[in-house]
Amino acid sequence: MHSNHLLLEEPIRMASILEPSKASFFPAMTKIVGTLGPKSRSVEVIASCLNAGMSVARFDFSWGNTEYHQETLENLKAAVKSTKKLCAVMLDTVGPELQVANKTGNPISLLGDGLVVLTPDRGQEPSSKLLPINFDGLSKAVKKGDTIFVGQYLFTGSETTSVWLEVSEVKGEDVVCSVKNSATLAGSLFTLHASQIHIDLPTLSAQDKEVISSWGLQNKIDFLSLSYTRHAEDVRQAREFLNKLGDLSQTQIFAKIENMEGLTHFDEILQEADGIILSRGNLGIDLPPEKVFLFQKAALYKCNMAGKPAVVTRVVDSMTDNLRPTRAEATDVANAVLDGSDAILLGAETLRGLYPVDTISTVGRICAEAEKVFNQDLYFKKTVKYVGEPMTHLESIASSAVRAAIKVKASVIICFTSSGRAARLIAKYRPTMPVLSVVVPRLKTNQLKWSFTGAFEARQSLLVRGLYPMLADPRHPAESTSATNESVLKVALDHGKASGVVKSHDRVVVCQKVGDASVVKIIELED
Ligand SMILES: Nc1ncnc2c1ncn2[C@@H]1O[C@H](COP(=O)(O)OP(=O)(O)O)[C@@H](O)[C@H]1O
Ligand SMILES: C=C(OP(=O)(O)O)C(=O)O
Ligand SMILES: [K+]
Ligand SMILES: [Mg+2]
Repeated sequence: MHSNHLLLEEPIRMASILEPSKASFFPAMTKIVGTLGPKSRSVEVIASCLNAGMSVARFDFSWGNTEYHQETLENLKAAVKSTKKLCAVMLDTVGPELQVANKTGNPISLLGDGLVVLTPDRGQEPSSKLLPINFDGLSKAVKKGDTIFVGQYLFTGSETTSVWLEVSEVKGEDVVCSVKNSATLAGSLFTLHASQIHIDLPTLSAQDKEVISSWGLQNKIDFLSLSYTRHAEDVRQAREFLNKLGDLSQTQIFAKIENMEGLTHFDEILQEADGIILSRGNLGIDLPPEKVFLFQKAALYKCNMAGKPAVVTRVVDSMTDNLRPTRAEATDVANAVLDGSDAILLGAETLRGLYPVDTISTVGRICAEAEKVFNQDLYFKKTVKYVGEPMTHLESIASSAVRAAIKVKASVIICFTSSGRAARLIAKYRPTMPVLSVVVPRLKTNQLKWSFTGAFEARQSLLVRGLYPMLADPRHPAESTSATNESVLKVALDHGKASGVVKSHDRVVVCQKVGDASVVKIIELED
């Protein structure tokens, strides 16, 4: 990666763009979250997804019951075992999502310039004249002239499989809308998005709570993707709920910003959340199109400076049905990386798309190319300046480790970590080489039983750009003595060699505690 001399913000010789890229062991440092569904739930396909670079599996509870998702998860476990690739699990909530259930699955055609009624009467059959929704308060929330989009997972409100409605009249509980574009709604579930309207439903619905305390708890989910996060309070309440479930107190909460309310309260939400999902699908129809890029750049900058992982969604919609992305999509993926994204989330593309595996590998290849030209030096200076002085000891150690690794052209940074904090701080400085985060388990007790921490921390780094976790043997206690540190380091180096990231004579930067002191060491490997 670092032998490549092309750098953005510096002149690039055009012909050098055509030089083939050197193959690197890692598909990309940017992580890929894949939503598992009908087209990606067999052991074989999931194994191929893992080999192609997916490191987090997302289970979207907007549809499908716990049995369905459990079956998928069991297949994921089998695929992890057979591929020996780690994968974290993300539960995505329904939240205050407005839905139309179309049980028969018969397509519903709406004609441009016609009228359609949205009714809270769930007893009615959906038709081209009437769409029953799961919310009683829509007639009170909207007024004449408001915009509502209805469609499937992938909708943009403008293509022929989703519609754009304008409220023409509120009649009692019903909302009469004029249809702006002709479209055929297909599938068993449609999503509604009332643009820039507050929906008075809780962010964690009763159904979400039920799913989290059964499926989530049983599977000790690594991430909760909190759909339609609108206030910091939403995150605090979700945290309180997870804490009450004991085993989920370590689950990280990723706030999904998908409407104006979430955008307006972004700063407070970022403070409370462990990470952010830039849900460009919904947000992209709430925002005027000309404003989407600015939200992305501003939000990613804030996440980067806070050292919290950020995930960008909806990048290669067209790959749901096609083997190649459009030029605009391909450029967009690279720009998400250059703007600072930690991960790319694939939704419909892997869930119900025809090419889940190809989508992952294509996105991975684009990310890897963008990472190579990412101007780390500029980014590093910007981050150091933002953090200011005095830095905390840990942050100063972390940034120094990155600086040293670049100066000596180290092939990898090895970071010992217990809470995962040190490894995340190193990743914050966006090193150009992978960071092997060696999570050393700690013994803990809840006064009933003893257990080791570390598994959550290791899997959660699968969503951070550049971090590759390795869980050390719990027989090496976290209370580090030089002897145990040395033996863990040897295991880490062997791991690095086996996976091809480190070779003989490479330089490696190590970040660890020796006694009470935090140290950054540079070591040169022998044969
Ligand atoms: N088990 C360990 N052995 C050696 N060094 C460690 C260990 N755990 C953490 N460190 C080092 O201690 C510092 C703090 O790391 P951090 O991940 O925040 O862990 P902690 O939970 O112990 O605060 C970092 O420099 C890290 O590399
Ligand atoms: C990922 C998104 O949301 P979901 O897929 O949960 O509707 C989005 O809106 O971009
Ligand atoms: K969802
Ligand atoms: Mg969404």
